[in-house]
Amino acid sequence: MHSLRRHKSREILHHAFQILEDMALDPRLYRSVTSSFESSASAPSLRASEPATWMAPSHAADDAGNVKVVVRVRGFVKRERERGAECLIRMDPGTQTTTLLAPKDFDPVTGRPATRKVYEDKEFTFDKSFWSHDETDPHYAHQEDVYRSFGEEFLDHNFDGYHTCIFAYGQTGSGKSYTMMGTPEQPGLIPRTCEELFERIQQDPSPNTNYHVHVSYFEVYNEHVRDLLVPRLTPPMYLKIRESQTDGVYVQGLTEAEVKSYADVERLMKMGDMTRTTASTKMNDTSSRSHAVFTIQLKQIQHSLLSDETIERCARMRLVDLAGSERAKSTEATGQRLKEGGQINKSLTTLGRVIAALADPRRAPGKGHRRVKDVVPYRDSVLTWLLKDSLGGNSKTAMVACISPSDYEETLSTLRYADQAKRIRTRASVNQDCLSSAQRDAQIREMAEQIRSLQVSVNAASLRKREEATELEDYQKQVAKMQRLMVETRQVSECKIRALTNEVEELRPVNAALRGEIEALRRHLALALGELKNPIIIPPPRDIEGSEFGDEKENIVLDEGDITGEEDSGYDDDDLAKELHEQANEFLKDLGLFRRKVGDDYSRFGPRESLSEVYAN
Ligand SMILES: Nc1ncnc2c1ncn2[C@@H]1O[C@H](COP(=O)(O)OP(=O)(O)OP(=O)(O)O)[C@@H](O)[C@H]1O
Repeated sequence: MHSLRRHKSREILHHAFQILEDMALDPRLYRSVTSSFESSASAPSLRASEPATWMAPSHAADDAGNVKVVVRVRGFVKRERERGAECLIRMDPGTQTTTLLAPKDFDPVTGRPATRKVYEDKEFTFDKSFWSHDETDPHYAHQEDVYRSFGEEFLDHNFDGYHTCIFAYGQTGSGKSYTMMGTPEQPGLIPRTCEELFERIQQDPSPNTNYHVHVSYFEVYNEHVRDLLVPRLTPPMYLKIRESQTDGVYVQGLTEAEVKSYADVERLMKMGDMTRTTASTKMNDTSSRSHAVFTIQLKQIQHSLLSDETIERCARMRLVDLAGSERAKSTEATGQRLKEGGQINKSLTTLGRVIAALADPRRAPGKGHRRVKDVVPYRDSVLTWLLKDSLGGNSKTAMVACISPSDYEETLSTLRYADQAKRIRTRASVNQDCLSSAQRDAQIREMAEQIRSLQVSVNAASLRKREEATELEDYQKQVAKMQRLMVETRQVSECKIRALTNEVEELRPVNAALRGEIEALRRHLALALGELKNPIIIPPPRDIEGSEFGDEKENIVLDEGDITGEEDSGYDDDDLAKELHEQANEFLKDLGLFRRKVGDDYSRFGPRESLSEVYAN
């Protein structure tokens, strides 16, 4: 279906070109359109080798040019009027020169110079010098004049498909925000550009062109990027900067709001301005403490029924209101303001180094020098990294140097900065894609496929995440359970230790008593054994039969010799016998008692230790 249509279109085109050739029209036109057509029909190149003529830009497609530098001086503010400041700026509308005059800094009392420094007049030439100092002057440059002078031209570039960047540079309180954003009564470059953008879109008679406009607004505050189109959060949410081959440097997760009318843009600008970090300093009541970057993305899609091709042009406009360079001495800043000032100056110094590196004449090709390969320090600050493309790449860029009328040193520094920026060359090219319907369909199919596979991997990742979360939960539960068990076990062990300690304490006196008893028994036994080993020999009574101790008769060992002695001992026999008899009776009584004691002990302790063991002990 597509190829049939393409074939027919090709026939019609060739026929049309034949007529054009016959009419002796520019042959480049023919080449351009055929090559565009052929390339779209064959190779899947997204960038047209040459732009289609009906969308051709008014300039060459790859346009190298210098950064445009304009300077604008503002009128006196209240603070300057009050101190009777003198204007040190002179501008010549004919030559576009700006002259910085040496201050007549005489002490009114002594009539001598107030400072020892020697100042001299300095002259600079820029693309444009805007005299906005004295409103009564016929050359006074109003907001409208500034816009018409180069803002309008830059919008033309955007419609032609070029990226552009306009940034305002200058000391604090010199009029940057006034020039870029302005006031509701005196709108600046940003609102005027947006308003005219939508006017042009609405006035475009071509029914084949679709326009898509997106805006973003962010600030770089203390080297952090903050989205100005989302409400302020505490703690603030900072965005990351990324760099890719296809998109260059970009801010990840930045709001890119689609806008259909100027009213939409106005609403977003207001929101962003309210969110932007400003503070009152001695030099400016509403001093911007951050660099603000307002970006407009313009996409034009044109479809040709004749060739069945779609041409897309994407242009990006960067409108940057830099924070002002400042001297801590002039602003009398302390604390947070001083820290901000330090960060502002640091990033502006890096911007200066980037400009110096880019402006180095040795970088320019074809000058007989070897091209300088020095690395431009874009990455040394967030601001320069983000403006990398705008400063030295694919962009048409303009710098508005804003100056105060009565500050010699700060103004000289700004003018020198601007003078150096004039030498930067950028190489802008038209950002245009030319696609046939088939290529567009293939691209859509490819993207759909990519989305599907991304969806699958996102699903898998979220499933994995869920599983990991469940596993982690289980693991945490197990750990908690184990900890509980360990605590319980420790508590049980402590209980046991306490109970055993008590028991030991209770048993200690019993143990001591038992030891005493054992000792006593040991002594009893030793005594008994001694008695048994060395029995006491008792002479037999005369009539042992009739003894009342008849029972013990067998147990007593009597020595016959001892009891039958014939010798006269000097005692009366009867008396001796009586005495012995009494002694024997006493002994037998003792022995009976001892026997009973041994019997008692035996029944009480049993045969626990053999006699040899007792001896051993
Ligand atoms: N061209 C001008 N005409 C009239 N008033 C101006 C002009 N330029 C600046 N002003 C006034 O000067 C004051 C300071 O200007 P502005 O806030 O734009 O300075 P700034 O350079 O953005 O300062 P900062 O870097 O501190 O943010 C403001 O009151 C502003 O209205």
